[in-house]
Amino acid sequence: MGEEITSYEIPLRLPIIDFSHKDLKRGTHEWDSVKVEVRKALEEFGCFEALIDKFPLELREELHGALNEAFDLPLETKMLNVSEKPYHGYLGVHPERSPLYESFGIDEANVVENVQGLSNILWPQGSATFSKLIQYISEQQLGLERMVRLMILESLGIEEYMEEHMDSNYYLLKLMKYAGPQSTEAKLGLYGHTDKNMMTILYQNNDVNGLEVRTKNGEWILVKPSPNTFTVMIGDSLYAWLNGRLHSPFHRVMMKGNKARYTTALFSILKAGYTVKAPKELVDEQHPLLFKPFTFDEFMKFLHTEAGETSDCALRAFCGVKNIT
Ligand SMILES: O=C(O)CCC(=O)C(=O)O
Ligand SMILES: [Fe+2]
Repeated sequence: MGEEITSYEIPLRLPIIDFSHKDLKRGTHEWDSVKVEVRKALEEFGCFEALIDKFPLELREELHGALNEAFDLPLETKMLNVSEKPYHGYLGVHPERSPLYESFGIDEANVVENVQGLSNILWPQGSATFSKLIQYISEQQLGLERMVRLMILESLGIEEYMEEHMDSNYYLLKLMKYAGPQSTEAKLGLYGHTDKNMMTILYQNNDVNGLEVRTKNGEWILVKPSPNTFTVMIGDSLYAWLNGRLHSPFHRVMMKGNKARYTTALFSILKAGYTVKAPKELVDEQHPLLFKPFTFDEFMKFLHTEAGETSDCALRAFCGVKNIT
């Protein structure tokens, strides 16, 4: 008797990890079990969905409205959001590279005044609602980023580096809009890339999906966040610092239909001059050093060279690494 084999397609989904326990405190049983899941998900996918406390629906709608209003402002007003650092201010659509995408940036978003600063630039009297909402969401994202970071370090037995990590990072908050392409065929919202920073916490503000993450096997997963999940993702800097222990996933945004998509992303980035060098605890015979020590600024400069722009994996090209499994 032959065994009956049913073949069915298993829709791939990112792991969902529950961060909503009231007593998710260091040293508790809950913390330790979430930590194990985090490590597993980040080794395999480099990202996961974190279920957080219920996000009140009114807040979500208000935030959606506030973002809508901000992106509807005249281009001259939006362009007042400037920064000395490249890519940290307003970025308008790029006709070839990203015709649907535009974003605002708030540098050092962990400083309350900086979040309020953007609303004062955009509206003559500022907008208390906008600042309150952006402030709220970025605080939630920041809290989660720090928790995940500590879990990662703890799970590798190197939590003593947490303070150094916190001292060497700053946070950039990006508010992003992807216009609906007015077509049923998927169009590129954001070109495929790996994040170059340490870690990214994404919040999709409305129910328009579009983020796709490529697995190690080359399959694309469409991320379908719920109103109460943040997407956590590892960037190349942390990947290098961890000597390749966790994965930094290739991802892109594809858009369909006519509804715009809004996301709010918190990027933790290394401060200028800080050297990314894997700690001695993560380098041994079985795990030889994968990347030469580098500063984030050097890496960013390389990204803007021809070799950096054309390479599939800029980090490997930058560090002269041929093949990593
Ligand atoms: O909007 C998203 O979901 C992804 C954005 C992204 O990948 C990025 O800004 O690096
Ligand atoms: Fe990204």
